[in-house]
Amino acid sequence: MPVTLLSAVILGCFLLLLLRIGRRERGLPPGPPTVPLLGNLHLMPNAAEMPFKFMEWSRKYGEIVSVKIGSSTMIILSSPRAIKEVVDKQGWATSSRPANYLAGLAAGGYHILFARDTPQLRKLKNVIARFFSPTNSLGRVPVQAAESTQLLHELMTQPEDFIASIRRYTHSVAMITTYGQRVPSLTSPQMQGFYQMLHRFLHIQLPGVYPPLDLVPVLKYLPNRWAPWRAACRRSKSEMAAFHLRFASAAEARCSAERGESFMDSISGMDLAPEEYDDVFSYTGFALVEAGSDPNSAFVLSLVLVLSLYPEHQERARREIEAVVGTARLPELADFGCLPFVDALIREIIRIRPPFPIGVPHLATEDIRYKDYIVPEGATVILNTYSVFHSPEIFEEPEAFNPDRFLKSEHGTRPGMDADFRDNFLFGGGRRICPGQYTARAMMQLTTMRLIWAFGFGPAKNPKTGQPLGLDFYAPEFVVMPCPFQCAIEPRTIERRKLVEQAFNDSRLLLQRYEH
Ligand code: HEM
Repeated sequence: MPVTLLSAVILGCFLLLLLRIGRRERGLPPGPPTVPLLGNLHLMPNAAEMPFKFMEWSRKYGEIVSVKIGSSTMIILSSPRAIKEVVDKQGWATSSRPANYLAGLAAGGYHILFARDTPQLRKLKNVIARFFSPTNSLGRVPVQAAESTQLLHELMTQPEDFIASIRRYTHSVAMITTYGQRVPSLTSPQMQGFYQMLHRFLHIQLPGVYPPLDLVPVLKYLPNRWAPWRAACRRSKSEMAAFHLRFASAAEARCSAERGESFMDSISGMDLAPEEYDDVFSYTGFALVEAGSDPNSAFVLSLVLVLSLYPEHQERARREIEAVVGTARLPELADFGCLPFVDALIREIIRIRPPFPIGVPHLATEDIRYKDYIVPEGATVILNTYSVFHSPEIFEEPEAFNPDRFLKSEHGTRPGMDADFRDNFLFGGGRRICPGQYTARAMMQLTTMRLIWAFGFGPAKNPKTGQPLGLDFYAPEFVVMPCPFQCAIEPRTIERRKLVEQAFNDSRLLLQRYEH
């Protein structure tokens, strides 16, 4: 009898403990009601809905929200102040990434975007920060400018392929920066292969594609036939290694006089153990090409969509550019400082459709206090950029596309709402903030000026239905960008056509240096 009683007590305690899983602990910020075991897991949306769900929660529960996923905690930060206090000011405690079993399987923990904070990562980040410093980024503008002349030339000669041209352009700049080797043509099999490989790798990372292996670790041990992620990760891993091997050995083979410019040349100065070289080199090279290709393409495609949807903004930007640049030469980066409306246009595109609407998750490695709440050690921290950019408290009519807001105040916010604002939320925060932000900005500015100066963009259409589009024609991928669309692109004048032709010819010498 006492044995039965003891068993009942033990079972009761066990059940009580079990029922506590998923419950919101004391001190956590508010959030949606939880249920035992799951917490809020059953409320978690798919990747496409995530920014909207997180925005809904932030409106309901406030600038800092906690979400329980089983026993783990996610903290969603949705105000400039919360991001500043929790992530920017506590950089040492938010500089890691949450466990990501699939990224580990596909990239051995060496993919910088997903890698945890380790001494080796810090070393690598130092090299990257130096390589992409504002001064060094400016030094790469001539290559960006030369590549942009090919983009203009392609849009002139085969405008129907504008999406592929934009992708070639951003990818080629990223390839030169990383490996010193360019992508000369739209039909290059390397380009097709790269984007397919990238899509496969990033797709693995999308929430909901595979079961939550970090939350339910026992799933990791399922046999292969029930674990399709294993083959997908293996494939990505070997593809990335082969990609790197191909371009790194090409870079190696080049004569030493040419070396010293690309990232792969500068990384070799790192003090790494020989066995680490291969992995660090492979995944960093791939990650940099990926980071330089996809988000930049996302911006340029959004630009084309916006120009085609808002002819009045297109016209105003054109007039402003012509007033400064004239019609006898292409715009240069130095012109940008005199173009406040073009600057406002870029900022509004980024605000309304950021390529990373909920950033890339950080990990809290210590308890952090914010107001009356605790962000507990081990919590995943989300920089909810989309919610910040679409907050009616911060922006007047946030759903309206209105570049003028950035002409009225520095950050386009309502009066008094910009105290904690910074103009690079788009690039994340804290110690993981995007190191490519200066390179990316130069690309955005130069490309926007040149495209508007050279071309008129007609109405955008859905390629399947022929229907006109709106600003909601976006794909829910890891990097958010417009779905493929059609758009009429016409050179503005014969003179500009000739100038583009000439600029492309003049750039060839520089571009050929990167063709091997
Ligand atoms: C429009 C263009 C771009 C956007 C919107 C963008 C955005 C971001 C964001 C949101 C992050 C995560 C930051 C965080 O964890 O808080 C990130 C990380 C990163 N970005 Fe960018 N990026 C862009 C272009 C680039 C370029 C051109 C490069 C370099 C070639 C680059 C290299 C990286 C790297 C290496 C990381 C990982 C940093 C780390 O985890 O420590 N990005 N980027």
